[in-house]
Order: sequence, then C-alpha cells, then structure tokens
Amino acid sequence: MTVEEMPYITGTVSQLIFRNDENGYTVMIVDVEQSEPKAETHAITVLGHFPSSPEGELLTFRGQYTEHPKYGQQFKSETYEKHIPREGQALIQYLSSERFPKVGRKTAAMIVAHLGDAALDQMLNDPTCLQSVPSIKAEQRKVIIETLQQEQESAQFMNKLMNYGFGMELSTKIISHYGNDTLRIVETDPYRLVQDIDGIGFFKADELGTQLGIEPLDQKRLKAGLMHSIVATSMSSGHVYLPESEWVEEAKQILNHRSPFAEEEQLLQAIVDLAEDGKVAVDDDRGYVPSLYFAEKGLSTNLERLTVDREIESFSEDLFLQELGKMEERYNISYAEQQKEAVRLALSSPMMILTGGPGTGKTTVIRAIVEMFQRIHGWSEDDSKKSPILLAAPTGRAAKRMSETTGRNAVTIHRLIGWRGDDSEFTERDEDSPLKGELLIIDEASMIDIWLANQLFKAIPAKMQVIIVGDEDQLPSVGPGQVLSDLLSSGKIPAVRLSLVYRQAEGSSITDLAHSIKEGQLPDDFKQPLHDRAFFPGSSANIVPLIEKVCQKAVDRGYAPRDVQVLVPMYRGEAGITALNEKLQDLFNPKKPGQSSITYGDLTLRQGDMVLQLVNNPEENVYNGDRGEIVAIRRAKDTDDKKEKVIIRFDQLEVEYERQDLKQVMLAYCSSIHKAQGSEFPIVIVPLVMNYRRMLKRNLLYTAITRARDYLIMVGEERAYSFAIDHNDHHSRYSYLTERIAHLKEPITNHKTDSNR
Ligand SMILES: Nc1ncnc2c1ncn2[C@@H]1O[C@H](COP(=O)(O)OP(=O)(O)OP(=O)(O)O)[C@@H](O)[C@H]1O
Repeated sequence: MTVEEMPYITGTVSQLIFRNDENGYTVMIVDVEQSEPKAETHAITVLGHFPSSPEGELLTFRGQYTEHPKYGQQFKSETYEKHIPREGQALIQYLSSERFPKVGRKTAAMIVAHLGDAALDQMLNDPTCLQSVPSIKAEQRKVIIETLQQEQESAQFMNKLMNYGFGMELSTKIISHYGNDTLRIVETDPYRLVQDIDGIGFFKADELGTQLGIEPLDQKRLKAGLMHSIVATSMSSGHVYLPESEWVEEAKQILNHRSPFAEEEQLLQAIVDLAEDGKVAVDDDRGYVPSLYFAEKGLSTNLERLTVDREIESFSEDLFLQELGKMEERYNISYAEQQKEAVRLALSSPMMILTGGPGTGKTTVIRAIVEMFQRIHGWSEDDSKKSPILLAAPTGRAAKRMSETTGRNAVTIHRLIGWRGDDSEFTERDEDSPLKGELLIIDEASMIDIWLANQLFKAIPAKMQVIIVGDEDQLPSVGPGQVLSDLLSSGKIPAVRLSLVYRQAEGSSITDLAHSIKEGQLPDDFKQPLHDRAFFPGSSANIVPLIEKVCQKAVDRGYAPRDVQVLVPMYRGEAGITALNEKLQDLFNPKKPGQSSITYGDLTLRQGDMVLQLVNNPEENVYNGDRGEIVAIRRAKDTDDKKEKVIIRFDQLEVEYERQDLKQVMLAYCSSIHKAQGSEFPIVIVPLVMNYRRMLKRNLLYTAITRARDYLIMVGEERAYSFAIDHNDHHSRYSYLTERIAHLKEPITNHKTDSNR
C-alpha cells in the first residue's frame, strides 16, 4: 500500500492524553473533519511520534486503525502532514496557543486584523512586517518569528525525512538529535546516522545513500560498511576481534551489492583511516571495536598485576590436613583427592580456577575453601559480618543460588563493583578505589564477558586472593569473549578440573545425562522414562501442541508457573519463544474476570504473569535474566502520581514499573537458553526439533538440561538432540586473551601441585 492509499484522518488535536518528550510519543484526541474510510465517531484517539506537541493543530494523519483491548478503536499514525491555519479565528487560536509564549488572544487578534489571512506567510517572508502592528513589544516579535521559523523548519524536516522513508518515530529521533542541522547531515552523510541514532542500521542508511546518489566507493560508505560488519559480528557471534581478512570479506558482503565493487586494498585503507580516527582499534592483523580492545588489554594487564610475583601467606601442610580432617568429621564427608587439591591450591594461590560439570562438588569445595580460609587465617565465625571474604556471581539468580548453597551473602558482580547502568563505563570500585577484603570467590564465571571481566579485575586489589568457579562446558557469555575458557587454556592460572560426579551416585539421572552430552553422546536410556527425566517424541509439525500438553500436565499436577520453565533456542517462528509465550500465558495464567492487565506495544501483561527482565537495572537491583511475577497492576487514577504502575516481585524484592519501563520485560514462560544461564528451575522443558537447526550446539543443549533441578522433560526429535551434540563449537570465538597472557610466568603457589594442567 502506498502512503496515499492508507486510511487518513484530517482534524484538529483537541486534547493531549499522553506525551513523552524524550521520544515524542504522543496519544491525543482528534476532532475529525475529514476521513477515509469514513470515521465512525467524531473524536478519535490517535497515536504517533511528533517532534513537538501537536496540541491545537490541524493535521492529516495517515496510518491504520487498531483495536486496543481496553481503550477500543485507535488510529496509529504512520505519517502526518501539518495544515497551518490560514483564516480568521483558527489563525488567532493558533497564534495565541501555548507554542507562542507571551502572545495572548488580544495580540493574536491584532496581528490578524493588521496582516490579514496571509499573516503567517508575511511574517515568515518579512519579519519586519510585525513592526507595523501596534502595541507589540520587541520581545513578543522575537518569540513569534523564532517560533514560526522553528515550526516551519521542523515541518519541513519531518516531511523530508518521511519522504526518505523514515517512519515518524525515527524522524522524530533524528530531528531531536541534530536539531537545525538535520537536513545538512542527513543529506550529506546519511551514514553518520548509523552511529548517532539508535534504530538506524547500515542497510537503512545505505538505502538513503543510494537515493541521494552517494557513490558506492565513497569513503563514508566504505567506512560505514566496515563499522557495521565489525560491530554486528562482535555482538552477534561474541568475537572480541575479527581477523582483518575476515572483516574485509564481511564488509564486501554487505557493500558489494552495488557496483563498482570495493576491492580489498580500498577497504584496508579505509580501516587505516578508521583506526586513525579512533573508531576502531587495529593490533597486527586483528580489528577490534575499541571498547573490546581496551577491555582485553585491560584484563590482561590486571591478570599480570594480580598473579605475578605475589606472595601468599603460607601455612603448613600439617595445619591444612588437621583442619580439613576436622571439617570431614563435622560434615561427615570424605573429600576426594581432587577436592582436597582444589582447597589447598585455592588457599595458597593468588588466583585459582575451579571448574567441573554439575554435581562434581564445586559448591562443596567453595564451602570448604571459605571455612578453611577463616580457620587458617584465624578468623572466627563471629567476624562474619565484617568478613574478609566476598562472594559474587554474574546474575541476580546465580548470586542468590550462591547465597543459598554457601549460607553466606553473595551479590551480583555489578553490585560488587558499584556499576551504574547499561551504557556506563563508570564503576564505584576500580584501581583507585578497589574492593576491600582478602578473598574473592566468583561463581558461574562462564557467563562473564570481556567487558565485565575487565571492570571486575581492575577493582581487585593486589593482596586479594581470587577463586574463579565455573563450568567451562556451558555456553559462553552473552556478551563478547570467552574469558573462563581462555583463562583455562592459557595454563597460566592454577586450575583444578573436578571430574568425579557425586550427584550421579545420589541417583540424579539429569547429571548423568549432562556428563554424557559433555562427552558427545546420548545415553542408551535417553528415551526411557526415569524418575527425574522423560523424553516425548514429536516433530516440527506437532511440537507446539506437545509443549502445551506437557505444560498442562504440570499445571494439573499443581505446579505453579514459577516452577516450570520452557527453554527454546529461537525467538522467531511458530515454535519460537515469542509465539510460545503467548500460548503459554493463556495456559498458565488464563484471563479471569476482574483480573487487571496492561498493554504495551504487542505485549499484554496480566496480574499473575511471570516476566523476564531484559536489561540490567542496577538502581533497582534487577538484572538481565531475572524472573519475576506481576503481583499488581494499578490504574493511573489509583496512584499518587496518577501514573499507571505495574508491580513485579523478584524473589524478595518488589519493583515498580511505569508503562514505558515495560519494554524492559517480556513474558517468561518460555525463554532462551542464554537468558536461563546461571538459573535453576524445578521443572525444565527442552523442546528440540530440526527447525532450530541453526542454533543447535552441544554447549546449548548442555546448558539447557543442566538448568533442571528436579525434573527434566525433553520433547521433539531425537535426531535434533544428536545433531546438537555433534556440533561442538567450543572455543569458537576470536579472542586474543590467551596470547596476551602467554608471556606470564606461572604464578607461584606455596604448594606443589600436578593438577594445574
Ligand atoms: N566428597 C564427597 N563425598 C560425598 N558426597 C559429595 C562429595 N562432594 C560432593 N558431594 C555431594 O555431591 C552433590 C553435588 O555437589 P555440589 O553441589 O557441591 O556440586 P556442584 O559442582 O556445585 O553442582 P552444581 O554445579 O550442579 O550445583 C552434593 O549433594 C554434595 O553433598
């Protein structure tokens, strides 16, 4: 449908219901004068993005009618056109509206009486004409002319941008960002928008560049293509850097749909220019997004600082064995040699890594380390409030689990270092104001990306001992890097790999399955129903009803929505996360009479729904991946500040969300496996079919099934499970961390060990 063919409404904006000045989003009542198709009512609610308030204006909106579950019919405006009032009363009303401060109705009437219906054109063409109107002060003249010019400019910008194919929201964003320079920038360097405006990617800018006749080999275009390829690849594939040759190939893929084609030489030269401007960092033949380069270098410098030439207070082997023996007696446990070695190494090394699959005793060893550390250094339990031992994990859920399993306070790494927010590089704790304490234990280290690792390690003081705990076979971090596996493969940090599985001995067949998958095999009993796991065969065609059936069974057996988690590798498609969540919402939290709900974009949330936090919000202490329950939805008229509120409970914490904050959450019945890292759920359902092929990897499946605490249900095609197991892309990210620390001599430990291989 062309713009001209879209339904339209022409009318005056009689009332603003809502306006967000930051992004221009406006909800308003429009008194309809003309419309096609014919509007059913005289006043219609219109939604859209406007750079300035349209109150009192006559506009033509083009877009679509939509049906809001609560507010009924609305018109979603996709483009609009302003009609500047041209006659008598309408003109007086316009000139005396709030947009012309200091101009009242009397003054407006005087202007129209003197200059006639052509007043606006006259004032714009010749601002001095206002001098002929009696009793208008110089200050008023200035306000009128400046406002008129601004309004005219912004209307022109808006029209131009919409003609260039930007929707109202993006056009509003562009105008607010560049102000008076909007057209100059958009028309001379559309590629600059990629960097400056969130929501405009290379392809959109390139479409415009083509329209504007920018040559395929223009430097600005080549640089934008190179920037796009390195940023997109680092963010989507988790690479810390890209080899220059691969970077150039990626860039050719996106640039060379227009000829003449960019040659390698030209792109390499553009890379040199980008590096000179500080837009990228180049080290030998590796290209980096600058923040990743500095994070990788910063981390390696801090690793060196923290490991080389450090002296750790020594203790005798006799004391060690004596104290450990007491613990074995107290807890009625006999530590395996591997575990003893891990405790010994942890106590005697500046830094140490403890890794192992599920049920191998990582938590048991952490507990032993904490207690032994206290005993050997003479700290009594009573000192625990001012304990010199810090415990942290990358997510809220993982920190909570760490608290539960160790019985000590554990916090998120973000909180530990006082980090301020998603875009901020600022942390309260850094090299100038380091952490305080003697021992730091970090759990779920496989989830730490290179940025967070850098921020964390620079805040660690030289005398603090560090224990890094994680499962190297799990998915790597969502953000770039593979810090845990790099540190392990560097061989420069003492490490213990726990391999004996204890939980298996206790009868956990989930643990048993996890270890089989890790070794690259499906066990023989894969399809057998066991006390803690089951497999239900299905195909791409019936996977959705099958998932629903399994979930319904859980509901029938009395499980609460918070106990059940469906984990799926993909967002899109019929069996993707988005579609499944809608279905599962109806199943786990069906509509009930009188139940409050709220709609934001395509998302309708009901009281009682489970939601997933999508971004870090350190101020409220909720983090990406945290799962919460909507405990109340309050209508605007019932709140003190007359704003709608959604109250979400995350464990013990209740957080208030306003309507616009709801973009931070999604329904949580079904989530990605990445988002579930660091969490455990009583029942986990893992559907796998060949439709997910692109995503099926061994570490993905391994991470998914190890999220199940009590019961694991697998549904789908057995060959999809085998396919995942056969695709092992461990260490598949480009990272130079291992090489950067290769020159380090191995850190001294006070005890000899043969486990640090
Ligand atoms: N030496 C041991 N002797 C007997 N039981 C042990 C020993 N070590 C650990 N266990 C038991 O094995 C189970 C798993 O141990 P633990 O929870 O420490 O493993 P984990 O590696 O932290 O597991 P996960 O990563 O899955 O949480 C626990 O019940 C624990 O008590």
